Amino acid sequence: SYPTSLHIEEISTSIVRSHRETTQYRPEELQALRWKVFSREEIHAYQSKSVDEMWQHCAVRLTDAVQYVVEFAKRIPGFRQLCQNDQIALLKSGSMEVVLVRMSRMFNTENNTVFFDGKFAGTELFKSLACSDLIAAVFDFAHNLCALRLTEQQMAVFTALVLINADRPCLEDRERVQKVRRDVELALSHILHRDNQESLLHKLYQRVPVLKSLCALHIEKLRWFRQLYPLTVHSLFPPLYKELFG
Ligand SMILES: COc1ccc2c(n1)CCN(C(C)=O)[C@H]2C(=O)Nc1ccc(OCc2ccccc2OC)cc1
Repeated sequence: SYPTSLHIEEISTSIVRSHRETTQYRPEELQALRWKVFSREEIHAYQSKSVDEMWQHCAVRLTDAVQYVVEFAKRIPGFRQLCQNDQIALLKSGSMEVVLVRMSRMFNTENNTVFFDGKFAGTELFKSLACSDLIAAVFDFAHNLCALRLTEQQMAVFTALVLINADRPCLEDRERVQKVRRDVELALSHILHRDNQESLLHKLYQRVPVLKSLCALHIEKLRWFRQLYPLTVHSLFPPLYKELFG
């Protein structure tokens, strides 16, 4: 049955509510924080960490963000009705993508800093990770998306669309995922039409391949790191991080 416009309104409202309930920092809180940057001494302390210490530190922080994305996914209409295998497959391939999209809300384009450990950090703070290409790509992506100035509602429905993707690997019931995705696509068109910003749709879809390559780079770097420090990953990385990205 073709979804009625009332049904699409309900889907949009439900996704926006889920987003609001699962973002740990509200936009106004971030506004207050955005000029809280690290001192030279603090930056030097991070740069003096060993590679494995800094990787573990970042994995723990990112897992904080990922947990909220898992909660968001569970509240997307139709997600819970998918089989367990498909819910996990969508989260394995999509949760870091959503963290990176959401990261653009915690990015300050004026001084090119991102929220990290309570303050805003520039790329130089992450030097000891020994993967400056990944960090540069993360910052570039966040900068470009931040420049689109998405509203919370547009962000909410776009991140739902990033997660509900029937082309992901290892899905058992693609048809079912496609049905859920169709409603989310209609919700995004509805919201952009209502905001008189249909031009954003094309720009958002253009960012999806970059997002995929960014996540592939993250997995590649994690593999490189795990070869060097297997015990750190095995015993000190958060289980959720290992389960989703390992
Ligand atoms: C929803 O959006 C957000 C955005 C940011 C944060 C949060 N939520 C809440 C949790 N959080 C805290 C507690 O600091 C923030 C965070 O994790 N920041 C952060 C972590 C790592 C970074 O670069 C390293 C890196 C990047 C990509 C892949 C692997 C990486 O390293 C191995 C940069 C920033």
